[in-house]
Amino acid sequence: MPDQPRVQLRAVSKTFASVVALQGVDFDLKPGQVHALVGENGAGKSTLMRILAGQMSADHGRLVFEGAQSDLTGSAAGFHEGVGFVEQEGGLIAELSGAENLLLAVPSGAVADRRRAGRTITELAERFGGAIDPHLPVRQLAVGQRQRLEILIVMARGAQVLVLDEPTAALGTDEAVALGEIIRKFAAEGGSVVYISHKLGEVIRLADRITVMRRGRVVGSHESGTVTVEQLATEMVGQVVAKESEVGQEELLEVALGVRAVATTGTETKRICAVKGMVAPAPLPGEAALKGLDLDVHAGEIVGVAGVVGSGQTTLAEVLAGFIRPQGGSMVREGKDFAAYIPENRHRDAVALDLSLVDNLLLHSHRRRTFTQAGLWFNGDRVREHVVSLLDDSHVRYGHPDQPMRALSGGNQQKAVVGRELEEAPLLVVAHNPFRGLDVRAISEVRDALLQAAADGAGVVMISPDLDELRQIAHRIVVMFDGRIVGEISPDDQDAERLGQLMGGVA
Ligand SMILES: Nc1ncnc2c1ncn2[C@@H]1O[C@H](COP(=O)(O)OP(=O)(O)OP(=O)(O)O)[C@@H](O)[C@H]1O
Repeated sequence: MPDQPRVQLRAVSKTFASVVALQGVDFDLKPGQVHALVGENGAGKSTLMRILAGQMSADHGRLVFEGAQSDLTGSAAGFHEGVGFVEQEGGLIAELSGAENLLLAVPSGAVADRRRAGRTITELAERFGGAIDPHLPVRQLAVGQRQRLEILIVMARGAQVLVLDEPTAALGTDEAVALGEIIRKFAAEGGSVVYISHKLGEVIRLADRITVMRRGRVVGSHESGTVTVEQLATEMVGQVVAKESEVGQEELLEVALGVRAVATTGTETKRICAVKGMVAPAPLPGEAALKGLDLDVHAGEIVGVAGVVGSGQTTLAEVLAGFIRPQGGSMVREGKDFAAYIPENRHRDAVALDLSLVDNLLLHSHRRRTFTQAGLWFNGDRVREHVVSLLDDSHVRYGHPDQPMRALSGGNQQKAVVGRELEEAPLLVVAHNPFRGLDVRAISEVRDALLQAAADGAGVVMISPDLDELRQIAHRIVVMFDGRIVGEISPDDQDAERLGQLMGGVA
């Protein structure tokens, strides 16, 4: 690996109103290097990369890219062609095909027409692994394919630096492995990769170098192989101050290491939700419809739902949450209709990015009598008090309750959603990939909140593509395939062959 860095970010600082996002950050990236960037939610990782990609200017700082110096402040910042930033929520236009998205991404004339753009994508897919139809609308592609396509488009543009923000958060194990191979091949050909992730084990396996950020500063940087998950986790969170978090250092390390939570099986056995022969249409292309699904959820238990992404998990979540009207079968529920719903796609289904934190957190509880005066208008003070205590209890890092949701880091948005959904102590909790984008501390807090909901008598359905996450807190794990539950395993069951068979539809 050549020793001269391709990218040198120097003394980068950025403040948003009252929030200091970056303070004098230095960051180097070499050709052929996979450089992981880890840190707590709100540590400043995405902001640093947005500045590198030229999407945002800095207050101070400069960049040396392939030997060329530029100032990162003021209007000097502009779209940086050498950098491709693949963000968590996906940056492709869903209605257009891959080929059309590529035509939009390159300077006009660089790729002549759709046919050639399609050929470029196909060739790159063959070279880096995994077939993709470049002429299908992006919305018809599975989540893993969409992400791979976005990476290939970055490569087709000729970018030397690929930045990936939480790339495996919504991927199953096989897709995550395939993505790792693409990344390593890109690096082997001289490309540079910045890999943002909260999955510390994954980071250690994949990266050459790991840089740790905390509260806007770099607090450590290590060659991979010289550092353990425990060291990274400790560096990320610093010394845990009791007042700051109810979660202790030991628990944080357990979460980082994937140790199973002490989840005593609920003592109550009352069935609170019985789904029988459920038939329901899929809400998205590439997702399976429900084709006669049976599922019982009992008070006091966390049921994990495993399966290859697209096997109908999103359809199931939306049926349980009451978003999709079933076409057949039955669902009998205890208690009120309301289910707490932590959806997989936060930006589409859980928050309104341009509305304030107050508005976002008031959803569901806006009809509460205590919030109105004379039953007519909102009591602003009381609403604000409620929202502030909800944000604080959920350990959300924010500047002001009137800030738009957009101003929160991804993980802090997720914490706010979880806090809002669990606040009313509903009997049924549907949590789809609830740890998506969360750091160890937040995972441990959300994990405790879900365990507490179950201990308080709720039935929790937790869907995740990450089996290790399910093993940590589920009392039992059911496996979905093509719109049905095809089997059940115990969280302690390590029989990979049987699990593979179930996930492939062999009951
Ligand atoms: N547009 C914005 N307006 C106001 N504040 C912002 C904006 N973007 C980021 N911030 C703040 O800057 C800080 C750093 O955010 P950033 O998104 O860089 O964190 P992160 O390390 O990527 O976190 P996560 O792991 O949750 O994605 C956060 O406190 C966030 O609230």
